[in-house]
Amino acid sequence: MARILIGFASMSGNTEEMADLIKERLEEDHKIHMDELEEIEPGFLMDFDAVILGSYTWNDGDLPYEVEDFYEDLEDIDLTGKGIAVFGSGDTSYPQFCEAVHTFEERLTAVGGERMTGAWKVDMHPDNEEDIEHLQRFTAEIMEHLGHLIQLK
Ligand SMILES: Cc1cc2nc3c(=O)[nH]c(=O)nc-3n(C[C@H](O)[C@H](O)[C@H](O)COP(=O)(O)O)c2cc1C
Repeated sequence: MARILIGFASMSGNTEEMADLIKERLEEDHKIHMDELEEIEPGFLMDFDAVILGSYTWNDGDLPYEVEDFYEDLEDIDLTGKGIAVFGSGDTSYPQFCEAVHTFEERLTAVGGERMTGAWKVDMHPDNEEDIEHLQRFTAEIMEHLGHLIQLK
């Protein structure tokens, strides 16, 4: 059993719904702590085997302003040996679709986190078959990665 942190930023509930779906799939086998990113101190990430962060995108590809401090402070932590994965909701009518998700992924890998799977991005709300198939792949690859991580311990 791995300890997993799921942190998210969600204004109108779409990214939170994605976080709930991820939690549902992982909590049978793993110990999950889930909270909003603005409630989390980046140093807290060090207490987990894996970190899964989600965010919506704002203002032409920007991070939501309420997670800017969290993002800045992430630079000072070391995630070496920990698995990371990212997800988020956006809107395909914007040129920078789900850019905040990539911004987080870059920062998490820059501080040593190991990518467990590709980003799960959704146009608005996770409601079609393709979204759910992607969720299945996302969580299956995370579980496979965590299996290896635990064997290495
Ligand atoms: C002012 C504004 C700017 C936005 N900018 C972007 C953007 O640059 N890229 C994108 O993919 N989505 C953008 N969106 C869409 C939101 O990310 C989208 O509505 C998302 O589903 C919100 O997620 P939430 O329900 O978790 O808050 C923008 C929305 C608003 C209202």
